[in-house]
This record gives sequence, C-alpha cells and structure tokens, in this order.
Amino acid sequence: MFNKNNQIRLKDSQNFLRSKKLVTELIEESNISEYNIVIEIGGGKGIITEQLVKRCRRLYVIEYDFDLYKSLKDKFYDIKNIKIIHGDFLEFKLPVEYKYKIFSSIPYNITAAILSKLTSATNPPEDIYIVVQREAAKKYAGNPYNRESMQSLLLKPYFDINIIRNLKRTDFKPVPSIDSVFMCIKRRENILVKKDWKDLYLDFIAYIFSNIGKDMKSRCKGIFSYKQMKRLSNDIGFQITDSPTCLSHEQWLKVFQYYIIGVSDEKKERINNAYLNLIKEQNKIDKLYRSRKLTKEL
Ligand SMILES: C[S@@+](CC[C@H](N)C(=O)[O-])C[C@H]1O[C@@H](n2cnc3c(N)ncnc32)[C@H](O)[C@@H]1O
Repeated sequence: MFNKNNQIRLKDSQNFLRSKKLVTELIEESNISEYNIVIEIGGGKGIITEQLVKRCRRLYVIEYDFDLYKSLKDKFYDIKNIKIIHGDFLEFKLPVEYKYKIFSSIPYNITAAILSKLTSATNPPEDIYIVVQREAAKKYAGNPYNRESMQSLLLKPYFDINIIRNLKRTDFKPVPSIDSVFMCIKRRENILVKKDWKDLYLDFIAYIFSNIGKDMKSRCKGIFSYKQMKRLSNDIGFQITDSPTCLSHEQWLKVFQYYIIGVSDEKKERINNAYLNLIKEQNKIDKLYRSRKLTKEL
C-alpha cells in the first residue's frame, strides 16, 4: 500500500481498464494513425499502451507511479517507437514544433489541470482522446449533453468537444463509484473567435462567470448598462433573469461581439486578467484538493 517514503502508492488510487477488446474499440473510434505522434498520460499496466504503440508512429508515455513506470519499461524494452518517461504529466514539456495527439485514460483527480494544460498550450494537441468521469465530460462539452458551463464556453471557440461513448463501471478494476465516458476534444481548424480577440474573450467569459449573482443582469453588471442588457436580451433572445448557463454557445458569441463594439475602453479594462486570476485560483484549489484527497486516503 505504501512506498518507501511512506506515501500512498499512486496506482492504489486509480481505476484500470480491464478489457483489451474495449481498448481496441476505443482506439478504432479515434483517428489515431501510423502518421501520428501520440502522448499517453499514465500508462498504468500498459493495457492501452500495447495497442496504441502498434497504431502510431511514435508514442510517449508519462507515468508518475515508479513501480508502474518500471514495469512498463520492462514490458516494452525492445519496442523502438516508444519512450516511457517517469514523472508528473503536469510538469512535462509539451511539444512545440510538431503536431501530436493525446490518448489516455486519465487520472480523474487532475482532470481540470490536465485539460487546462493541454488546451492552453502554445501548440495544443490536434486531438485529445480521453477516458474521463462523465460529470466532468458533460461540464466541458456543455450543450447538447448539458447546459453550457464556463469551461465549455472557454473552449468551444477553439475546440470541438464530443462524448463518443459511455463506459460501464465494470469496465474498470477496481469498479469505481462514478460513471465514465470516452470523449474527444478536437482542435478547430477554423476558430470561432479570431486570434487577436482570444485574450479578451477568455477574460470576458471568466469575468462574467466569476461574478456573483444568479442571472445575466447581475453577472454582467459592471460591463453592460441596464439599457444595453435589455437590448441584448431582445436582439439575442434571452431573458435578463436567465442564468448565464441558459444561453447557448452561439448566443454567447453574439454577446461577445456586442461587447467588442458596444462597450467603452474603460469598461473593457475592468475584465483585464480575469482569466489569469481564475487559473491561479483553480490551481490553488487543485493543489488543496490533491493534498486533501491524499490525506483522506492515508
Ligand atoms: C486511470 S489510470 C489508467 C491507467 C491505464 N492507462 C489504464 O487504462 O488502465 C491513470 C494512470 O495515470 C497515472 N498517473 C496519475 N497521476 C499522474 C501524473 N500526474 N502524471 C502521469 N501519470 C499519472 C497513474 O499511476 C495511473 O497509472
């Protein structure tokens, strides 16, 4: 249960896929091909690794648990197109010069940190195929699986997000107490918010979702006047008493267009760094959650 430093072994807190047939199906549902460079986060016992490596040009596997890393090294010692790295994926430097894809059954406790790292990278992956907790997937994918969320709205102009299939709890060992899905986050070729406005868009969404209040009226206070809100709600088709999550992604893009042209520079400055502050806050919460979880498990 414990390693030599008296810490819980990472692998004891993970759920591993149990069926090779399921892994074959998941890889077939992806568009991974012999031309692709792929990164697997957490190779575990290698159930995905052994099939993935035969389907791609080069595979990088980053495994944090030392025992699992060592057994992966032994298992794949004579395979040429694989590199197995011991370490924390969150510290791993992503490729900057070439295209790559992600395929992984991720450690659920760091879902937000993994997705934030991948989607905000200077050179994000072309495709991210992940097995992930269903509730988290619905939050990131938003409509049509759920209402939109801050996470889905931050990503959608740049990524197309789909849940490919639901998985059964019994697909994992040990059987988890939560549901999982296989999802794809695909980098858009034609982005919906142009590059020059990206920072402004991220600050805009982060500002509104970090604001206190139940409805559009209170969330947008400080950037739109009451008159502007009324006009927006009529033109775009929502109620000012609606929650921000009631608006579709397309409606949010229209609200943002209006913000760009209809709001003074002084009001634009109010949202400066809202996204950065949000990320800092999330990183703090993530760290706290990770250390608490470990304490609880110990
Ligand atoms: C849910 S398991 C999946 C393992 C295996 N791929 C499978 O499908 O059965 C997640 C794996 O990620 C590893 N892991 C956890 N945190 C990690 C991190 N920060 N960086 C790299 N690997 C990590 C765990 O040790 C575990 O092997």
